[in-house]
Amino acid sequence: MAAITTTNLTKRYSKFIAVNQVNLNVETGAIYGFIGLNGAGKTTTMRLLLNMLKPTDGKAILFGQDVRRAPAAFWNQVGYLIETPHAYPHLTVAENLDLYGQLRLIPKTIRQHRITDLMDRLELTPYRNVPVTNLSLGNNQKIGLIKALIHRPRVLLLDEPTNGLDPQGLAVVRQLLTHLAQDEGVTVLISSHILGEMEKMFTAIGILDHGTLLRQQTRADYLTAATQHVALTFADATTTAQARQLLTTKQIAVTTTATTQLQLSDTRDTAAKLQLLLSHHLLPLDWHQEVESMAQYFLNIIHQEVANPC
Ligand SMILES: Nc1ncnc2c1ncn2[C@@H]1O[C@H](COP(=O)(O)OP(=O)(O)OP(=O)(O)O)[C@@H](O)[C@H]1O
Repeated sequence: MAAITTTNLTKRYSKFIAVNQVNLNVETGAIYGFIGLNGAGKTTTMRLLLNMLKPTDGKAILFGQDVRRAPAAFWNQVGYLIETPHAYPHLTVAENLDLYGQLRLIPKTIRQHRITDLMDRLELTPYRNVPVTNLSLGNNQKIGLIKALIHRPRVLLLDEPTNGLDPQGLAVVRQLLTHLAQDEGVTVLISSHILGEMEKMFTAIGILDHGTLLRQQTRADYLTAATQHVALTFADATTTAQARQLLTTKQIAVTTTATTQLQLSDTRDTAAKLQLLLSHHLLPLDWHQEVESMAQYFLNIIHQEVANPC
């Protein structure tokens, strides 16, 4: 069953169309990467899904329920983080989180257990007695995530939750979201501009551009559609340049992607190409076939659309 669907969802601000006939389909338990350039309409779509905005046209549906008609109790199944979360600056992390739990009417022992568990998972425990005003942006985001999760929702809408997180923070958030989706069947709709991070966890993607959903794909479809290439890494820049020259003289298409890296767009006959390099004592330290980055894939789709608007 789809956890999130929209049918021709549209939001206009007088003549400007922020969201244009969007048909989302997000399966239960998916981590759905919702990506698009600044102003593409991601936040507006999430606000429409949360019934914070009224659509100009179309419907937003969560678990079969039209959100416009959802009773108050329905929203207990939904968690969200839209923009930087509000917290009471002079209360400590633990006090703020306890307050969120009380507002959700969660009994004391249960909420304390959940807060302890989520703080541990997000490595926030060392800050439990620190006033929120003294926290970094990344730790504030973690508080927002716990606020979104404290009532154990079935669906999570996260608008750029990874803003301000360091690499360790990104990893713990990714582990938590993956655990929720895989082990507990929670559906996650997540927007982010950190596509390298998204690439590591998404099970489906939707690419939004100027309010229009250009692509909606499973991970398997994405891997089939994305371009494959062979990446070669050399010990130094000189060897890399010599290898490039040799491959070019043999009319093998090659691109320099970094001072010590080359990329072959044709993935056939790799063994013969490596043999050629070895016969000239140009030994790559590493070679492997890889899929183009999600960032490159995304930009190609956006640029194709600019070149060939429908
Ligand atoms: N109240 C409003 N009145 C007029 N235009 C608005 C309003 N709210 C949003 N917009 C416009 O709608 C478009 C979509 O904005 P939205 O915030 O949904 O984009 P986004 O994809 O979330 O962008 P970002 O990645 O920068 O957060 C933008 O051009 C924005 O300026």
